[in-house]
Amino acid sequence: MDRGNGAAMVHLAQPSSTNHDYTHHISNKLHDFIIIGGGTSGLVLANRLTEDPSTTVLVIEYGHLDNNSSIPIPYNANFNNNRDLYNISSLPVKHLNNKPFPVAAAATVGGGSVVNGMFFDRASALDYDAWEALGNPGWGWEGLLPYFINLPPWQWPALPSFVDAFREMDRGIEFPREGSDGSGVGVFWVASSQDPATQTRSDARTAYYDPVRQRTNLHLLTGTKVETILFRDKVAIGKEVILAAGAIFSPNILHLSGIGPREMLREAGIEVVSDLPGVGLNFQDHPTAYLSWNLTRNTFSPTPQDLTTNATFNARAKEEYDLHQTGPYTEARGNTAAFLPLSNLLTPSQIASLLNHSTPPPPLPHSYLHGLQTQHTLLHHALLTPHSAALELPFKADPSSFVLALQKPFSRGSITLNTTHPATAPPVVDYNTLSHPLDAALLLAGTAFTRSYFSVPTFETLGAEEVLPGANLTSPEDLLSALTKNGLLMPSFAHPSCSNAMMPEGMGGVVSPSLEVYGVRGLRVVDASVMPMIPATHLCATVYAVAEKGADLVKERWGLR
Ligand SMILES: Cc1cc2nc3c(=O)[nH]c(=O)nc-3n(C[C@H](O)[C@H](O)[C@H](O)COP(=O)(O)OP(=O)(O)OC[C@H]3O[C@@H](n4cnc5c(N)ncnc54)[C@H](O)[C@@H]3O)c2cc1C
Repeated sequence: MDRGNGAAMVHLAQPSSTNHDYTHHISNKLHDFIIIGGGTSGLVLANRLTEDPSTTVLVIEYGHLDNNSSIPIPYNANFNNNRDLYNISSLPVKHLNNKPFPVAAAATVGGGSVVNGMFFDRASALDYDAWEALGNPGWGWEGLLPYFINLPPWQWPALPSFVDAFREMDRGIEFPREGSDGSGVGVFWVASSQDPATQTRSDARTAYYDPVRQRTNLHLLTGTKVETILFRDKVAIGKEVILAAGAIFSPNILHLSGIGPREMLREAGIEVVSDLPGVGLNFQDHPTAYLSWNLTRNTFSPTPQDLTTNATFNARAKEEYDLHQTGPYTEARGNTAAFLPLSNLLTPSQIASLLNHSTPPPPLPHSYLHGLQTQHTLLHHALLTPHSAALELPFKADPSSFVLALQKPFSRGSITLNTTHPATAPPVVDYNTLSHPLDAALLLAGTAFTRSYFSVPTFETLGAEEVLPGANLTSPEDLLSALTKNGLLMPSFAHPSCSNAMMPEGMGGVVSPSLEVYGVRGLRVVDASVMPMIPATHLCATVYAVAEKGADLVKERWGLR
């Protein structure tokens, strides 16, 4: 087959099972748009594009429609729903004790929005403005704001004390009423992706697919894996292919289709359609430390721990939820967080000396190095202002698992091919966590801050005692070693992103501001992979916004209603 520039079509693997609801509708039909991946962004696009009855859309999704009754219950978001996740691991992470880690990638209709922890927030305006500064007009806060959506929460009795403890720190911490207005820093309530009328999970399937599944111009093929996108001059089988397979698999599908770094594609025996070194580079996530404190004089009841340790309380809570849709079962992984700028953690001189690190450039393609250096300059700028979060501490009145997530990582990972078995082996996921020394320094600053937090008068009264990493550990070396050796430091907060960066091609970018892939025609990427820099927030709301804006770009291009 001629694989030069031209219109795009896809090559399918055998369906992964017989559950492909709509196969009979699509035989012998041509579709205007083929969307690869019926996950979070894929279903937004499918909904929006089929608003115009004259256009036809086929969504091809590897996973299935999961109708299990446990999914809508917010409390169940506290447990991993493995049946709807890919079962793949990363490469061993050199700076995390050389261990491999599980990769968080959804495999179901609705994608990550069906399996996620339901935190539903936004980063600060400054984080999105950095996307625009990387050569993407219209992708700053003002350009994205019209595409964000929001929903409301429930609280544990101890929670106000956890908030008050931040007030006692005297570090200039902000307490905005609303964190979603572009401020994005401080201690605030976070919305959940939850329907307030039924207190059930709201996801891309319930919000974007179920209400419009009867549209005759929308077809969903489930249980089917797209292997490659084929390119052929002047074969107009459709207007466009839109890749929405997420940050792990979108770069993998591009590689398998001949779009990526020439050397790697040749080594894998794949014909090069477009030599695009940036595909799969720039991979990011939020590295996360899991700390633990015990409250020896806790006076509050009930606590979130009662749900797992007290069967009677759990049964009552479940009954309350079933009867009235109220109580603890309405809460997913929590609805409060501290998103802290570096100025809340360190003095100006400490910040200056921390950021004074210079490291030799990593061995990366020249064009991408230029993009990476520009990103590092923007990260420095963000860390010097009080308007962008360096660390997130989500909390839910349970100090036994206290999370510290790095929001401004300098390290970059990659998604590459297994060049020996490119078609059958999963993508090679290299988190490369802590490869830049600033990341470890920032996490250690966060650990020191957390220790100060649990020493304020409120926590003294409650008898707070450090369990992990352990109060006896004081030097940065001992702390870092304990965090990595004891498995308390994870490379991912389930936020894989940025592996097909929207940046100019000369900076190592993969897609243009219109989300079109450089070097070919008829192909866009619209999912978490196009973010150029990971924002300081959980990603789902941002993915919805990217997909909504992406849908508008496609509609504008083709004059759709
Ligand atoms: C366990 C977990 C917890 C999370 N918690 C939160 C949270 O609390 N709050 C928050 O805001 N964000 C959270 N996130 C992140 C957020 O949900 C994701 O960033 C977002 O859903 C990603 O959307 P996407 O469209 O890029 O990819 P996805 O929603 O993952 O969609 C990609 C889809 O493509 C399909 N696909 C892949 N390859 C192929 C192929 N070859 N052929 C056909 N189909 C294919 C996949 O099966 C998948 O359904 C979490 C994510 C996970 C996994």
